[in-house]
Amino acid sequence: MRRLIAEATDYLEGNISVSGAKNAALPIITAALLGEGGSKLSRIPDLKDVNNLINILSNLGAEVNFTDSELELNTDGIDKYSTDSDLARKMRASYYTLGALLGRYGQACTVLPGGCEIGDRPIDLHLKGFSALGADVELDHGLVKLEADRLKGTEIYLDYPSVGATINIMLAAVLADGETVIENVAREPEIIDLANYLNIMGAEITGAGTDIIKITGVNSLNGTDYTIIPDRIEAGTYMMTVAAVGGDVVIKNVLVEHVRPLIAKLKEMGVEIIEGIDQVRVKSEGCLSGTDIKTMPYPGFPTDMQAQFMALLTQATQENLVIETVFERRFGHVDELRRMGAQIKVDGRSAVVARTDLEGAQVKATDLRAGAALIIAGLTAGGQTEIQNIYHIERGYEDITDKLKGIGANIELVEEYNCLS
Ligand SMILES: CC(=O)N[C@H]1[C@@H](OP(=O)(O)OP(=O)(O)OC[C@H]2O[C@@H](n3ccc(=O)[nH]c3=O)[C@H](O)[C@@H]2O)O[C@H](CO)[C@@H](O)[C@@H]1O
Ligand SMILES: C=C(OP(=O)(O)O)C(=O)O
Repeated sequence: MRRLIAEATDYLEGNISVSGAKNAALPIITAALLGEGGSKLSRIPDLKDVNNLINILSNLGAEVNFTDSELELNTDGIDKYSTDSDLARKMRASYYTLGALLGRYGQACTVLPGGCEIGDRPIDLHLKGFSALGADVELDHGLVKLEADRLKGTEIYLDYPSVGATINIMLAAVLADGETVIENVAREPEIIDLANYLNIMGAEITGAGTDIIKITGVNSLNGTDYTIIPDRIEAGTYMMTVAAVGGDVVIKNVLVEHVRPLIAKLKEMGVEIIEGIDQVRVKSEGCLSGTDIKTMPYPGFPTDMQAQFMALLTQATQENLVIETVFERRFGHVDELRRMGAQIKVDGRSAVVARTDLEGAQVKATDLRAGAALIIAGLTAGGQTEIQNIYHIERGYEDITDKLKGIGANIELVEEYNCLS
């Protein structure tokens, strides 16, 4: 089995570069299905989720070529509208094929998705949107089947600003007849990135980044070249790593406005942040004041940074409060941090984190960001930490081991493991 071995690290320094955003790449790659001809997408990260999605699109009949962060797609050969279930179950974003295939071909079928096990993660708001646009929606033995002769623009209110539902409805509506107004939508930067790509393809979308998106359906879209935004969650993960371990590191390829909530919190803790045009410099001596966090939809503190921040809080003075409002079961990392000596009291969606000198242990990643939290903890803990189930981490972090080693982290990827040692 493959494992990560992290050991106590005194100081991090140098430069670390952020890759393209996982949560922008996945909807934009899927959106290419909507365009006639080819698209060339740049800054695409080499992640398990991205490669799975590319294989899903290839199985549908698309031509794909992915090398050196450049993905060339041609969707004119699409002749299937039902995704490979084994691949689709391995990730959350495979369900974006529903909106894109329904939008362009009037039919779509995929298995209920996988992804991080951080709650029930229903898709009722997605299905509400498809139905409102005129699609017949069928749930049959774990398969979602959609059909529509012609989608018709309408007004849709989202009970919760769901990122996935916002994206899926956008993908379905861009080729529908007439205008679609989606209210109470997600405002994440990845939504804006998708809207920008679709508009360059010929779509007519306004309001992305606000809580109301308006889409005027068009007859067709054309593939185009596009470079996706950098990954704000990856950037934040490295910022928190430097804050926890101590160091002086420049994190490159960062859109500072995308990590404002984290910058505010790190400054409250006494971390020095120097903002650049497309980078942030993080300086920390490792002695940190405490602060509390409450996760919220963008522009609030991101739920995808909660686990990593909890690991950071074990290094901060006093007891600090973490409230997770977005997902109902996103504390999988707590038990693993406790194996390292962390003092964390959980009550429902709240956790109180005390300052602790962590000790290395054998731990398991329970989900993508929990795995990142264990890396941060392992680099601050005394002794050696062995992190298992690292496939979770590889869903969302490109080359994380080499990138962290490049700034002085004591971390190794162990391909083989002798269970007797
Ligand atoms: C591939 C991708 O982009 N994943 C991100 C996306 O996940 P995802 O799109 O799944 O997250 P959502 O924003 O949809 O989920 C937020 C909340 O809405 C609820 N909900 C969602 C859909 C629905 O139909 N009904 C419903 O009740 C969920 O249970 C959850 O409690 O946004 C999350 C919140 O920023 C991030 O943590 C994920 O990294
Ligand atoms: C929850 C996450 O991803 P996904 O929605 O793909 O499971 C994440 O990126 O933190």
